Amino acid sequence: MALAAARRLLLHAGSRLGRREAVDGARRFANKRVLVETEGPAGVAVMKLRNPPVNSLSLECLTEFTISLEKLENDKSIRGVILTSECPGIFSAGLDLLEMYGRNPAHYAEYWKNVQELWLRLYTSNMILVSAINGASPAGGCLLALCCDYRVMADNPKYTIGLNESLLGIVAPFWFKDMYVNTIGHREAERALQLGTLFSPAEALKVGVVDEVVPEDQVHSKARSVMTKWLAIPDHSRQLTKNMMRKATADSLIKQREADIQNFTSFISKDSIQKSLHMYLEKLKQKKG
Ligand SMILES: CCCCCCCCC/C=C/C(=O)SCCNC(=O)CCNC(=O)[C@H](O)C(C)(C)COP(=O)(O)OP(=O)(O)OC[C@H]1O[C@@H](n2cnc3c(N)ncnc32)[C@H](O)[C@@H]1OP(=O)(O)O
Repeated sequence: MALAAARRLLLHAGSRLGRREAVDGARRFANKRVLVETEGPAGVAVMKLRNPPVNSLSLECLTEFTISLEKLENDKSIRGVILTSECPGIFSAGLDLLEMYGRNPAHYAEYWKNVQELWLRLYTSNMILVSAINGASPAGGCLLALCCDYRVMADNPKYTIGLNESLLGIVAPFWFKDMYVNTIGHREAERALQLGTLFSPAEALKVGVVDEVVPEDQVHSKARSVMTKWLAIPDHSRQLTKNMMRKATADSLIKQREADIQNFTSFISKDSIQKSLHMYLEKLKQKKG
């Protein structure tokens, strides 16, 4: 709850607690883990995740992300956002495993509430969201990309994307699943979710997880040109259409947010699930050694 208060403070104090600078006419504001710059076509912001080493979505990172998005939504001059990463080779490693391991139920509940909030805000944003996927994008990283209206991915076979939760011994929640189904269809989602498939860029393009794959050095310029195309559509008709397409999926979580928090908390608190997460974290460590 202290975090909610901090969030309100940050949002309203905005430029006092975050930094706001003017650089060559471009505006920027930054929290510690999210940098937002307005540059390029008028009305477009570039939002860069910078939570090294892997842009995991820790509670602090989620909060800063949500606040930054809220600020942009409230800025009527901003019509589109390009979402990308400042961490080399990583778009986002997804939800922070250390927020879901070895903590208490109150912490899990608070964390999940913030995950829900970011998702709802991203998925139902009135702004045009284009992701410039410049690195690995497993699980929650893929979720961020799926929330966007268009996904451009760097053509580097080392970068993979997908909802790989089942590989961790956990289960993607129904709203992750719904968005996957909306994006790639039921059959592909059913298979990819069970297998926890992490797609290479070429596979992701084939199956429809991403919309375009381009050479790595062109990801940003392509995202900008896609944005220009989308900006040519009148906002009101595009927004109403987006809302029509996404409302049912968002509503199904909105209707049962509390129950979803309870489900998450009791699931993640189970000894067997904690054991799975422990093993997965160990595997990540061993990979290094
Ligand atoms: C009923 C309802 C049910 C609900 C049930 C529950 C639903 C939960 C839904 C979950 C959604 C998720 O997103 S779960 C998260 C899924 N994410 C993943 O599987 C990604 C795991 N990470 C990776 O594959 C890799 O790290 C990858 C991102 C490709 C980067 O590889 P690199 O070689 O560059 O870097 P690494 O050496 O592996 O990692 C650097 C350090 O970052 C840490 N790290 C990596 N990913 C991390 C992460 N997600 N969270 C925390 N820490 C992470 C590593 O442990 C290392 O820590 P040190 O050793 O200390 O330096």
